[in-house]
Amino acid sequence: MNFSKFLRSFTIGFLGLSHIIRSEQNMRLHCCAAIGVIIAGFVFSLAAWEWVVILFCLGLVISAECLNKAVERLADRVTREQDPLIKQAKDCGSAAVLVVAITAAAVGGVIFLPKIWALAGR
Ligand SMILES: Nc1ncnc2c1ncn2[C@@H]1O[C@H](COP(=O)(O)OP(=O)(O)OP(=O)(O)O)[C@@H](O)[C@H]1O
Repeated sequence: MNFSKFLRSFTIGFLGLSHIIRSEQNMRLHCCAAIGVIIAGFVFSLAAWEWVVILFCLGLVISAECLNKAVERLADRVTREQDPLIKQAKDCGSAAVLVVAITAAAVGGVIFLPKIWALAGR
């Protein structure tokens, strides 16, 4: 295994992530939400399987946002002119983020709401 190549891929990935965090308000919102959810996970002492599901969802949302940004950047390189196919490509990228974000919110509701109700009912 070529370790320096592996390390280079990691570095490139982190550079991409840092670029998106700096340039995308939505990504900063997702990151803040992720930090909030992780803190809530510790507060409510989530079970191992709950952590797995929550972390998987957080990863999916952030990953979808990264891919959406990649589509936007490539589309902008193709043309800045109004183009129906570019619109569809960008809208489909946004749809991917929307679907995983709604799914993650639903999963968060299923896991956290009963715990919040239990706490409120004490
Ligand atoms: N070249 C284009 N041709 C047609 N429609 C476009 C074009 N560029 C953007 N759009 C439409 O405008 C919407 C917003 O585009 P924009 O490039 O601002 O993306 P965004 O999701 O707001 O991302 P960001 O502002 O972070 O670059 C797109 O979802 C798409 O519907």
